[in-house]
Amino acid sequence: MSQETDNIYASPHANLSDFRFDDQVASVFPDMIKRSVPGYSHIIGCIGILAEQYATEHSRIYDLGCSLGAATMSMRHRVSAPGVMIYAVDNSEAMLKRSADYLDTEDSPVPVKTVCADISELPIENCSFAVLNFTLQFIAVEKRAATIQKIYDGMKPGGALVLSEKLTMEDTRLNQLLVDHHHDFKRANGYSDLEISQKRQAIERVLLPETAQAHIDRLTHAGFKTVSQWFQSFNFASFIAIK
Ligand SMILES: Nc1ncnc2c1ncn2[C@@H]1O[C@H](C[S@+](CC[C@H]([NH3+])C(=O)[O-])CC(=O)[O-])[C@@H](O)[C@H]1O
Ligand SMILES: O=C(O)C(=O)Cc1ccccc1
Repeated sequence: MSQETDNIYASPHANLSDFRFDDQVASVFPDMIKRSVPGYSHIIGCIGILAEQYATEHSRIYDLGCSLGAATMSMRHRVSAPGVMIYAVDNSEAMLKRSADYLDTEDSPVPVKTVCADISELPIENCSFAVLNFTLQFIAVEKRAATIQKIYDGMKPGGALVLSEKLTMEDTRLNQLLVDHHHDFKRANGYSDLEISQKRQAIERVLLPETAQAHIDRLTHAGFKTVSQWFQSFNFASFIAIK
């Protein structure tokens, strides 16, 4: 299992290509995400607690953009409703291949089906709880409304979606402040200025952050009755939307 340190951007890259979830990223992903996303471990723990509350018997949970399955494992430890199946979905074969190292070692009565698919094309049905933990931000902005609508349409009444995203702030001064704090957070976690700057360049055409309001409006427009931001650390936030 991967205990590897992320040093992908530690030395200068002559031709910096766009960030991709390839085998190199998959091999260091647990380290990368913990050192890069403030509040990540807290959110993962809370997703387990929320799944326990919202999962209903003989329904499906969807972990959309599951990477190595951290949210799936947190949910598996807590869900107790009978007949629940977790669909762990990602379009990176490298991620899914490595997720098996984690998921196959788990001793849990909650079955998991891993699916290699683009979540903007995946049918969603009989869903009581869905997770988009830092995934929607990688989907083209014009495809986001249809993706959220599909989740809403496939969700049972009373079901819930957790959406976590990197945000951009409307106020440019506040935005810069939070971006600077995020970079300080990465520096405090051992990333150099070169690593921070090369990673920033590699993700800028791939990870497209929106404002909190844009997410709230999209969730509300899809039909979710209750929409609330429940977490924020610097420019990283999480929302819950209940049908
Ligand atoms: N269209 C798509 N379809 C399916 N998967 C996609 C798509 N686009 C990107 N991905 C996948 O979304 C994941 C995003 S990481 C999620 C962390 C995880 N949720 C976690 O709780 O540890 C977040 C980050 O790295 O910041 C990657 O595994 C991509 O392959
Ligand atoms: O690393 C960053 O600066 C981020 O914004 C978060 C992130 C984490 C993992 C993959 C891509 C982006």
